[in-house]
Amino acid sequence: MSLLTEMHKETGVAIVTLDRPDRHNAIDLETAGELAAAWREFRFDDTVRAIVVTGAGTRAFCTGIDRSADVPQPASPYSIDDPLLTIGPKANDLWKPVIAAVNGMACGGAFYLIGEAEFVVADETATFFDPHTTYGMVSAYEPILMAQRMPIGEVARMALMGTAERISARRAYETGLVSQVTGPGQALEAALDCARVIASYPTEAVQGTVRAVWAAKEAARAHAFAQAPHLLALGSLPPERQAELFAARRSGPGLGHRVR
Ligand SMILES: CC(C)(COP(=O)([O-])OP(=O)(O)OC[C@H]1O[C@@H](n2cnc3c(N)ncnc32)[C@H](O)[C@@H]1OP(=O)(O)O)[C@@H](O)C(=O)NCCC(=O)NCCSC(=O)/C=C/C[N+](C)(C)C
Repeated sequence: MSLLTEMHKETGVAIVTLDRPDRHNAIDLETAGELAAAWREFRFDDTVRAIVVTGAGTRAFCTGIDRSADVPQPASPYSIDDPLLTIGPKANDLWKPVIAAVNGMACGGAFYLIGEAEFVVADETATFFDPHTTYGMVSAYEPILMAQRMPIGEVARMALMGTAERISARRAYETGLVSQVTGPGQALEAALDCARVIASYPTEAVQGTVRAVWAAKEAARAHAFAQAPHLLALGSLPPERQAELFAARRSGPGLGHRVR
């Protein structure tokens, strides 16, 4: 198990923790399956009324998809059947509010969790970046999700300048990606406070409201997502070349050390 789930039935709050701290909570296929199963379970569990998602440890919330050479990768990474596309709550039809407690680095596929959360509470030391292009992969889905919360120019800078453009929690707050910045080590408690308040409201009204907000942007998101597989297939390097670049980059000068 690489995902921990905790239910607090007295408050109606569930906590989901990505539990791979030695890999900065990167998501492999097993974790992806566990995430999708957890969102579906919460959907049908009436005792769960709000969910907090976070990462184990203090370094990272999640560094996206696990790109280690020894980890199986999806058979069809550019198809809509890619299991990594269902790691978010909304992809699993979960309309209960989700609060992301970002306790460190968040990059790449982590934006699936942040972008599909209602609230994003970030530790002031957290940073955000999108490294896809550094190893020759089109960044498609993440910018689409980010663009729902941030100005387009800001999204483009993060997606295209992954190496140099990490943004701080404060900058992420200014752009609208983050809803609250906390002191060091306080993101989870602040996210739980938020979740407990929302969980105390009548759940049907809360879920209807979440759906209304998503309905407002659903057409644009679905239209953009429909183009993503073609853009990925057209612009990305072959997987083996990406793996080479990923490995070379990892042993290089490092990624995203300048924080804006
Ligand atoms: C710059 C990073 C994030 C942090 O650097 P660092 O120097 O602070 O930490 P270090 O590199 O030593 O990392 C500690 C160990 O964790 C392993 N790690 C971290 N992230 C990953 C990862 N994503 N995949 C596999 N392994 C990871 C790292 O290898 C270290 O292990 P060892 O101690 O060497 O055994 C730096 O870690 C980094 O660049 N990470 C990779 C970030 C990345 O490129 N992620 C992929 C993003 S693309 C994506 O998510 C696509 C999603 C598409 N979609 C959802 C649509 C399917």
